Amino acid sequence: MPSISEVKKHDNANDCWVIVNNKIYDVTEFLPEHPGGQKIILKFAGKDCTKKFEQIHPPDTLDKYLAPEKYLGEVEQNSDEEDEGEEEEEEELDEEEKQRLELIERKPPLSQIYNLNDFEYVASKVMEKQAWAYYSSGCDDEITLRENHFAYQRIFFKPRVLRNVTNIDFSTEILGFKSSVPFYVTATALGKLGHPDGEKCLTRACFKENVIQMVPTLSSCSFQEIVDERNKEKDQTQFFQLYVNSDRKITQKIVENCEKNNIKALFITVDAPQLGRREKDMRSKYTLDASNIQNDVEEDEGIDRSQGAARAISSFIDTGLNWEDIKWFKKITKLPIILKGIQCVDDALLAIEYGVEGIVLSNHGGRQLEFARSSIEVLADLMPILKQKKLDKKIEIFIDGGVRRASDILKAIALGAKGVGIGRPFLYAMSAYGDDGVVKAMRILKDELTMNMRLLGVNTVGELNENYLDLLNLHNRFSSGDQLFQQVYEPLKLPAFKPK
Ligand SMILES: Cc1cc2c(cc1C)[n+](S(=O)(=O)[O-])c1c(=O)[nH]c(=O)nc-1n2C[C@H](O)[C@H](O)[C@H](O)COP(=O)(O)O
Repeated sequence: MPSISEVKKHDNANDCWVIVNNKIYDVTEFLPEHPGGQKIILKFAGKDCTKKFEQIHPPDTLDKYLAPEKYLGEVEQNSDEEDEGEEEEEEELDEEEKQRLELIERKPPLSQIYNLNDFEYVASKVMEKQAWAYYSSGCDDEITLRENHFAYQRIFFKPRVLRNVTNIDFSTEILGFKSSVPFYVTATALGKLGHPDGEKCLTRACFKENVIQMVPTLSSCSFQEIVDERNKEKDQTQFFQLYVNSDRKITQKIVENCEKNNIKALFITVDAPQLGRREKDMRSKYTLDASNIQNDVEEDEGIDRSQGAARAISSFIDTGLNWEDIKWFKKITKLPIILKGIQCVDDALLAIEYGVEGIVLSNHGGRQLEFARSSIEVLADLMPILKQKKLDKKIEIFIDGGVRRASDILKAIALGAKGVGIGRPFLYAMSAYGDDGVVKAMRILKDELTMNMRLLGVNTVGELNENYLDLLNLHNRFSSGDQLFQQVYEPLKLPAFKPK
């Protein structure tokens, strides 16, 4: 068993050992293949990188992807030396980091959190910079990111009164599976950036509140950890979000593993042949500056490693995915297939033609194509056409993006959505307050649903339809403003008066 001092000797690009969970690995040959670039590994060459590693990767990653002989055994236990890896992390505490740690101590109590935006605010103050950047970022100027939320504010209600609204029931079925609410926790990657338990925290809260969870391909926890976290006694419903791998054998194995683990539906993400340019994520220095790594590693040509966490973890995604692949999926699995990331009427009609069970109208939370329209707007276009073609009962339609209030959820249901996916709010609640935060976020939405339905004049979500909505203004988008342009724009000058 090598000692820490032995491990320390292997600290460069030509001879690189790291420690993860007390296990030593020789990653020298793996360096050039690491999707996240060599720098992030070389920062921990000869050291313990467990903390950083586990934020991004499921614990079984190295055992899964490295040849067995690269595992060099456990660290000799009685090594009296402390490993610097974590220590160095401590030393680097800059002013901002010190302030963040101090704010964690002064965090508002959960009892002071009244809505989902409160979670976002607290998370923005207490999360590590890189984590906040990754979760909050949208693509380019984040116009679509903001439009996702603004679009809901252009829809007003036409409430009905003098109806007995004593017994409110917002439960529903999603793809035939019971759900206490018409929303689900959508797939968002890298849960451990926000919380040490990552996606397992969401699993536990979903069980407590009987909310369906969509398990992401790019989770920090391993798939097995997440499905094993489900409540044993109750048949807790989980869906799986699939990024299709260029190597279809890998994808087929993942789908078979989903079936083996009682996953109830497959949400194939179709809006990300390449992940968007999320500049907050890129700027958060996911891949570290070369300056603090003394090594002769040349930056790899080709992939621009400075693309933040997103690009670093997604190089496997198949840019060649196309409609013909749907036939292949229908051959290899009996699971209901839902296409996540449909963004126009024509593709929704194609999805029905290809016989999928559902679609998610989504622009990936504004993280993919800038100027993609909000999903609520696409839904408003789509439903009248489906009804006219008598296709509205052929598939279940979900939407996600920018949902922050129960009123947003009710607008989507009234327009014909079967359910609504919510992403960032549950990440922020998890990052700031753990399990209790996520449960509280779900309960806030349930309280808001009860109030809004009562004031709308409906007892169940089944009663909702577009007659409760005023859509007049929905398509009158205003631009929420290009922040960068506004910051750099130099206003015109007016003629100067002659000096006195
Ligand atoms: C916030 C967030 C969203 C991600 C997400 C990661 C984060 C941090 N990631 S990403 O790394 O590729 O971008 C995924 C993902 O793994 N797969 C996916 O289908 N959607 C991904 N999405 C999109 C997500 O499923 C919803 O479409 C989006 O979050 C809905 O918008 P709100 O966050 O405003 O609710």
